[in-house]
Amino acid sequence: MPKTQPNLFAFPGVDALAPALRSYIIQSQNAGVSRHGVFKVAVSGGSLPKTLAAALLAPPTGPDDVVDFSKWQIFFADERAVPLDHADSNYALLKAELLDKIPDADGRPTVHPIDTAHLDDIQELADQYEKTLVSSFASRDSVRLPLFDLLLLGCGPDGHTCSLFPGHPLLRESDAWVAPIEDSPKDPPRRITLTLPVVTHAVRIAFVATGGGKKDIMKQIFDSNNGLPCALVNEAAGDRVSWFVDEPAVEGVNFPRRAYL
Ligand SMILES: O=C1O[C@H](COP(=O)(O)O)[C@@H](O)[C@H](O)[C@H]1O
Repeated sequence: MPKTQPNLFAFPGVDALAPALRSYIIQSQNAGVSRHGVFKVAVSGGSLPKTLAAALLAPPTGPDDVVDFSKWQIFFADERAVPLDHADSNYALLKAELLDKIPDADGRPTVHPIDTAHLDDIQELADQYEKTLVSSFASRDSVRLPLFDLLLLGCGPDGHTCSLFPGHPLLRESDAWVAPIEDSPKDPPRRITLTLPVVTHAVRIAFVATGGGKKDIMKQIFDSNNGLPCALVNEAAGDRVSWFVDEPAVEGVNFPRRAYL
């Protein structure tokens, strides 16, 4: 069977990107709720939460344009081994940008942060977060991998996603669902992350990349077999992957854009 290609949706700027991302997330939400009554989504940190807020906090444009946060179970695609109110915490970032601003009428999501009792032992921190997934997705004996309805991911300027970094041995992890990393090349060095098999198993995977600072790495990601973590997700998940980017991020990228309909 021929390999499928990721979808590349490019917009003039975040103002145009945000409504399309919103519509894509709502479709994923509705599909998840139809499948199992809830929407299981994992989110990244970095620049993503701000764009997510622009998409999800906008007023609805009609009866089908409803974000029902009461059905959301939010997990973290990666997290830094810091307290939940630390400036480096992905949870703190999501809380400040999005969670604290959700209007009461949109419902409250169930949020699954890391257990900060284990910050001194990141293997334990990762194991405990894996147990959180196990209790939400059924036991490891019954499912080989957790099936997220949607992953909302960022792409670092080096091609990393989650806390999966280029050339790092963690890219070969094939057993754990959640793994610790102690030597992240980007600060802070101690983190936990979903592993590549979990990422590529998701029903849908959306990357959001904006700004001219991403254009060089975007050329590499869409150019060749280079083993960059974002490229590995593209290769393994094909058309289950959608990229929401602005034009500056894909200037010079030689890959067909799709219109978002
Ligand atoms: O360290 C991280 O960086 C990536 C990318 O961040 P961005 O600011 O370039 O969008 C992010 O996706 C990840 O969650 C975070 O821990």
